[in-house]
Amino acid sequence: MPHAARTLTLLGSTGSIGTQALDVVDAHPGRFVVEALSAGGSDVDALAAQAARYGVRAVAVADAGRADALREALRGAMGPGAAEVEVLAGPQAAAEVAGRGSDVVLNGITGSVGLRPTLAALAAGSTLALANKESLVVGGALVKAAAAPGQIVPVDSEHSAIAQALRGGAREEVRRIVLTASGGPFRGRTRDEIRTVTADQALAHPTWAMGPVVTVNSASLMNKGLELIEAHLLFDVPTDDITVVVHPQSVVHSMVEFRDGSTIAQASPPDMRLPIALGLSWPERLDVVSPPCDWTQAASWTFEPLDEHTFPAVGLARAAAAASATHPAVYNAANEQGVAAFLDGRIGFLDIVGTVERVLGEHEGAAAADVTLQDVEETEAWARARADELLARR
Ligand SMILES: NC(=O)C1=CN([C@@H]2O[C@H](COP(=O)(O)OP(=O)(O)OC[C@H]3O[C@@H](n4cnc5c(N)ncnc54)[C@H](OP(=O)(O)O)[C@@H]3O)[C@@H](O)[C@H]2O)C=CC1
Ligand SMILES: CC(=O)[C@@H](O)[C@H](O)COP(=O)(O)O
Ligand SMILES: [Mn+2]
Repeated sequence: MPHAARTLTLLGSTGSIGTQALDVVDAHPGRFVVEALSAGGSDVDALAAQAARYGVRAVAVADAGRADALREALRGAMGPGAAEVEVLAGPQAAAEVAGRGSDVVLNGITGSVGLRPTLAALAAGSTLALANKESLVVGGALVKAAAAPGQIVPVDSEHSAIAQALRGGAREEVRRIVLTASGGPFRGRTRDEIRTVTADQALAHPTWAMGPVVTVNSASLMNKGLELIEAHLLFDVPTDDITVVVHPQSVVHSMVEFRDGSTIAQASPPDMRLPIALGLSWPERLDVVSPPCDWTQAASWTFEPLDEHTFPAVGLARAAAAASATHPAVYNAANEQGVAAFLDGRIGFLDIVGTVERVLGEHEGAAAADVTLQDVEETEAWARARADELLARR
């Protein structure tokens, strides 16, 4: 029986997740209708070309100053048809477009600026295919409270793996989540050896091609810290029952250990099109978009403990999750400032996590377990300002 096409809104459509989502759409003609796109505004020509190709009804850019350039690019790409495309612009444009709803809203924005779009998609009743882990980490209980059961479908590869391993099983049977980490480009090095690494070295991920922020986060293991909190929130598993293990091949994307000692792992070559496709079609699987493991070839999968001394970011995430409802927002905000400063060449690599640790240490934390959007945004503003002060002294 033919499937009804699902309508999609793609946030961050020009980025790594966004363009791979469009690859998935292309590979499945008739399965998806792209209704709306959103991006920051750094490449309006690419955004306009996407809008023309998929015949969308709305396009949003965060940078209001790029709205006219986007309209012009749309005219160039579509001719008179451009008049039919609504252009939304400004810091709230992504949330506005997400709030109009689609069957599925994919949040592929980078950073906690994705929080309002996440909340808007949930309020609209759309299924939220979530790549933007930062919005869940900083929003915490606020995002969980806004989501109906099953409304958030993880796209992050580890969390997609866990969701697949948990499918059909009872939560009481889960004893442990095993979150795999590639270890990044500096795996096996000492703290002294990574003190002077460059941005280019940090951006050379051994197994994944991704946007710059998540790539640097992988190198510092801040990505795994964010993912630990993400897993805790998505699957209601205490952080003490989440183990991070380094698996340099990035083929086993994570595992669930059950009470009887059985462990279920999800394996596939590192290619985000698989978890993206599953995020868009959940709970159904689509035909293969990315090649599976080739079992005719010899292969080795290795696992090793994380060097917590060289990479303290995961331990800091555990402490942040335990400290208060607003500590995770501080963890992320200070990191975002640190990554920007590192990529600008203003600080050293170790200063990123060092600054996160200092700002966390100065944060008192919310007294209540549940926080409001205003609490989160005020906490983030404080953490960013404090991180910037500390980073300026490095
Ligand atoms: N890439 C990957 O393989 C994976 C990514 N993720 C997560 O997915 C998210 C996206 O990552 P990735 O695709 O790599 O990042 P990219 O940097 O490649 O892309 C980010 C996208 O978000 C857009 N954007 C930035 N700011 C805004 C805004 N305010 N409103 C709307 N759009 C905005 C960018 O547009 P512009 O360039 O114009 O600013 C761009 O389209 C992150 O949270 C990341 O951690 C998770 C797992 C894997
Ligand atoms: C592909 C994906 O999900 C990334 O978040 C990935 O996890 C990065 O790799 P590591 O953080 O394990 O190095
Ligand atoms: Mn991941």
